[in-house]
Amino acid sequence: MKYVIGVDLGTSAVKLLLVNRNGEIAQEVSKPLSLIQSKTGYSEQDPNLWVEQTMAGLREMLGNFEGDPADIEGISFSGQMHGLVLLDEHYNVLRNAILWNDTRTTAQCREIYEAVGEHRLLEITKNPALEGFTLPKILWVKEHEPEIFQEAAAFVLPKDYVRYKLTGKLHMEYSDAAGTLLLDVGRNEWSREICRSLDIEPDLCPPLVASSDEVGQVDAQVAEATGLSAGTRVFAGAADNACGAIGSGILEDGKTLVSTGTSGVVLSYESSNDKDFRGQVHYFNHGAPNAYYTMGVTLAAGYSLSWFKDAFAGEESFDDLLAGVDSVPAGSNGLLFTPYVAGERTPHANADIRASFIGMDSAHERRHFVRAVMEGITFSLNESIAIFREHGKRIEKIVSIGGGAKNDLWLQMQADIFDAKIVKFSSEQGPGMGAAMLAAYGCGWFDSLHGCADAFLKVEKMFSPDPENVERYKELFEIYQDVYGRTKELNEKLVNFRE
Ligand SMILES: Nc1ncnc2c1ncn2[C@@H]1O[C@H](COP(=O)(O)OP(=O)(O)O)[C@@H](O)[C@H]1O
Ligand SMILES: O=C(CO)[C@@H](O)[C@H](O)COP(=O)(O)O
Repeated sequence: MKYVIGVDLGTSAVKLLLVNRNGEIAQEVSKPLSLIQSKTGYSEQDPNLWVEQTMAGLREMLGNFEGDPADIEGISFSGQMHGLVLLDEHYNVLRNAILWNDTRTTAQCREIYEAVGEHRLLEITKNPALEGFTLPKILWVKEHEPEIFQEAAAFVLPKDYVRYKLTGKLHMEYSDAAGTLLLDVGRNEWSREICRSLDIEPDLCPPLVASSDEVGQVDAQVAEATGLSAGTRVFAGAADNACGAIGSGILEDGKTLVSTGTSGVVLSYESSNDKDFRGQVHYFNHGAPNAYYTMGVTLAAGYSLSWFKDAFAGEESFDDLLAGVDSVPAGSNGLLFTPYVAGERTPHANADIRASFIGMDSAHERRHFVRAVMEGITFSLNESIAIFREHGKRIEKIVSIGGGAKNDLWLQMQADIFDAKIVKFSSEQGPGMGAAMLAAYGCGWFDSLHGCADAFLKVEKMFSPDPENVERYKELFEIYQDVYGRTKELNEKLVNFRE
């Protein structure tokens, strides 16, 4: 039997899937990653930890693999988007990576608008300037750490660095490049105009490739250290949300996915890049050829639940934490939560907003708080769904992926809040599967990603909306939407008290 490996470099962990020619997952390995948060709004990781944990994951996988390593024909990558990895002329890492959920760059976003113009930025990149994107992070280092910036010879995104360490070849591919704010999406090339306006050396931008391009081979040292066969073919891969779309079969108009990872995402396929969402949602290149997607992002989706678990449930597993939640009725007995523990993106691009519990009552127990957190995250995702529906999209069926999709009660809650059918595939690991599919397609196992999706993706379960809960959640959603406006000013006053 032949195999491919999909590596998903997430924020909470790097997850590896060994997938056979029938699309069956032969092995799944996960190695945790932690965040470095030295100040409120800061979020960093050490790129070398990504490499160590990926290598450790590969070693574990190959240690348990009973076949011939040469039967693993290809490997590809999915990666958390936007994180800035700055490299010197020898491609050594210059500082910790500044991640997608780091919001220190509000001033740099303003600077981008002033230099490029809001309208022109939208024209070139299809996106507004948001703190999470890469360009503001480059400008922040340039301004605050000029001695480091002076040494910079290239920047890449998280999975590009890991791929470089496996192959010795440095590239970026279009789906992730779209999230930098430096890509001219219409022309599929780096924007010299944006570089010029902000005095960024265009040579910092690495060569661009397509997601299924073969960009190198596993080098001899990595093979020795992991047990992989030297010469295993390496394919570029895609941004985690683009990979999630491939791994969920979001490959044609009308298809939608929801992901509850560290971030939360509602993603919709687009066959062209000329629609006008006025920057309300992100608009990026897909990992599939000549395709795009739009998405709304909840900055702290799974992260809000993991924050709650870390703060109040110590070492308990997610399954234990969620165990009592089915005994709490929809609406958590009048307890509402807004998931803004790290700020928010869609629909409120606001780095300063923070979370609230509204309606705490002495009758509430921990299980009510847990359910309220899950509902609040899902209400936030529903705000993105509402934007898509307002723009005329019919959303009746949604594929749900990410860590949150491991929990059936949460999937039923999604069906009830979104008022749509929820599809659960046999694996919730859409991005890892998407990466494996890019390798399978790159290896020539299939003529198209569509063909690969037909062969690989298997529906395990469907969740239908419960009419009574749908009505209850509609009422609660209106109250939820009110909370942002009512807590915004209070949070602005609290900014100076945060460390
Ligand atoms: N068993 C579970 N039930 C519900 N939610 C879970 C479970 N395990 C993990 N999660 C949620 O999934 C999140 C991690 O999802 P994942 O897709 O792996 O994230 P990332 O790709 O960002 O690393 C956690 O923050 C947590 O909120
Ligand atoms: O910033 C975004 C998308 O714009 C995030 O979706 C990141 O790509 C991180 O993803 P996860 O770690 O939650 O998968």
